[in-house]
Amino acid sequence: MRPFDPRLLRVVPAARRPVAALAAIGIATGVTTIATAFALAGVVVAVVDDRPVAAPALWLGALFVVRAVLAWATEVVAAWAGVSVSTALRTALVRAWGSGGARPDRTTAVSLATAGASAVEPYAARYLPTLVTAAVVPVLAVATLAVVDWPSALIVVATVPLLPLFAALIGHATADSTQRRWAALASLSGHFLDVVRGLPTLVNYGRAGRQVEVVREVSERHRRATMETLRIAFLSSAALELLATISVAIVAVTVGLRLSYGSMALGPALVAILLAPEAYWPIRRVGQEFHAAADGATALDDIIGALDDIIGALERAGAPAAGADAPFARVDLRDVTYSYAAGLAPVVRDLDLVVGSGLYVITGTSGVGKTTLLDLVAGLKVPTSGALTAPPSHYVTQRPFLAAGSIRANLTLGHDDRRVPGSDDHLWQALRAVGLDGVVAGLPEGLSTRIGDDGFGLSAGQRQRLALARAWLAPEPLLLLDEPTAHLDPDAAEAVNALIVALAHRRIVIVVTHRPELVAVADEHLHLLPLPDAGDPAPTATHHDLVPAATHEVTP
Ligand SMILES: Nc1ncnc2c1ncn2[C@@H]1O[C@H](COP(=O)(O)OP(=O)(O)OP(=O)(O)O)[C@@H](O)[C@H]1O
Repeated sequence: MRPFDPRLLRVVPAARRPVAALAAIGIATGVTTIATAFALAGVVVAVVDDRPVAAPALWLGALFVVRAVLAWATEVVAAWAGVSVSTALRTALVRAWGSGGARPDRTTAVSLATAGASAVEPYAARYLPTLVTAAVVPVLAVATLAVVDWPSALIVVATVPLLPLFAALIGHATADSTQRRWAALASLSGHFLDVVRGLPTLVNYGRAGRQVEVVREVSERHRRATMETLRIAFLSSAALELLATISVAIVAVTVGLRLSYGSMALGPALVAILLAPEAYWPIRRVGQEFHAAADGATALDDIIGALDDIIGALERAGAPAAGADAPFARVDLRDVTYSYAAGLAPVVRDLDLVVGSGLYVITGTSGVGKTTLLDLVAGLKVPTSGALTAPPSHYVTQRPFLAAGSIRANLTLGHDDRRVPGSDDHLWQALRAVGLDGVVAGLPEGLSTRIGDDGFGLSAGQRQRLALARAWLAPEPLLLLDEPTAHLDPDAAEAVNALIVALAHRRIVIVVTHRPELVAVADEHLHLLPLPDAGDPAPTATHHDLVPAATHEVTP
């Protein structure tokens, strides 16, 4: 764990402005702190010498006000930094994963994009400001001390490096325990996600109780790792506190002795005593905040590592970096092979495919690899070998994702407001296109009616149609639909088929279906055949006389 990772500013440009603002406020705080020491010493000296105190007191008051304003600004900017850095990281991760880069396994992806990105918030909001203050205030304090009273400056220079040295040693010891804690949290969140998703099935089979034990066991591991980190954190704060107190005491004693021997004036003596702690406390606070932000630092390291790999790979491949619009207007697969894991037989092997426009229908027996092929085109899976290019796509899976929230929010989910007109008229038009307008109009709050997680409150067919309405609204040039009419009655299926044909006039639509009606109107039809087992001869695609000319039969 490094105190500050400069890759943050490179990979997340949104972090630059808040970090620069924090640095500016840190410098202003340092200058004000030193001026306050002089003003306070001026007031005391004026009182002792029986001179008018109004002027130095006025300065002191003004400086306190400036310090209060700076403290307020630090809080505001720090909160802004926290939110913008974690939001930017989350967005960058999702964009990078969506633009075809290597993706970690699901558990790691979930913990990086949720708890990981959130853990970076205290790192940016609390730790970074103290780090900036620690880089500025001690330097200014020592430089001023060197002018006002060089022996005190010498003591501070000799003792201050002990603080970062001790902090680094303790940080090194904490690194392992923080890693353990982070790993426990990642496995807890991954397991929790799986349990929540599978809860209906677990309850049906009477296995839900067992999961309580497993969650308790993983939570216990996380608790033990947290306590271990906290123990080190408390001990190390106490050690740094003691060291700083002893160092300040040495300065105070030497200043006191010289004052009593009359070899030093009261003014510089007071300034030296007031400034000496300023050289230590910012570094002490870095130590304290570092423990609070250690999770964030570890998560940041993982997130930046993941982003760095993806952005590097995309740049090497000459593909556009995350967020940029892809230049290719067709789907192009060359020699694509995909296996779910090393050692497993490929589900797709040496597949060549070009889809340039219109409606492209994929059929094949269950388990032949149709969904896997759509996942590959969507960029959700990365080919084990071969080359694949595809424009940005909107993918309606067999179980479309619906979030807890209003129908309106679900229709515009993930859409950039600038690209998708969000007016209600447009949304009603989409609902009408999928035949869901009557159902939504009959709901108590229309478009504002809230549905539960996973579309709770809607039937399977209504969920499917809501997802299709979202696809109708989506601006992406490629639409991927996996069994879009699976849960629909014949009338609704007919309406959706007509909609799919209409959609294919203005973008590329690839549909996996079993419905012959859709196959009949397809511009192209790909029928996937099962891959031969090792040793069996490959099926020869000699069924052309049995199927229409536009149909291709291939082994995936
Ligand atoms: N996560 C996975 N790990 C290992 N094998 C998998 C995984 N997911 C799917 N498979 C296997 O890959 C093959 C293709 O699955 P896929 O879901 O692509 O088939 P499909 O043609 O879409 O089937 P269906 O029509 O039933 O939806 C199947 O044999 C399946 O068992």
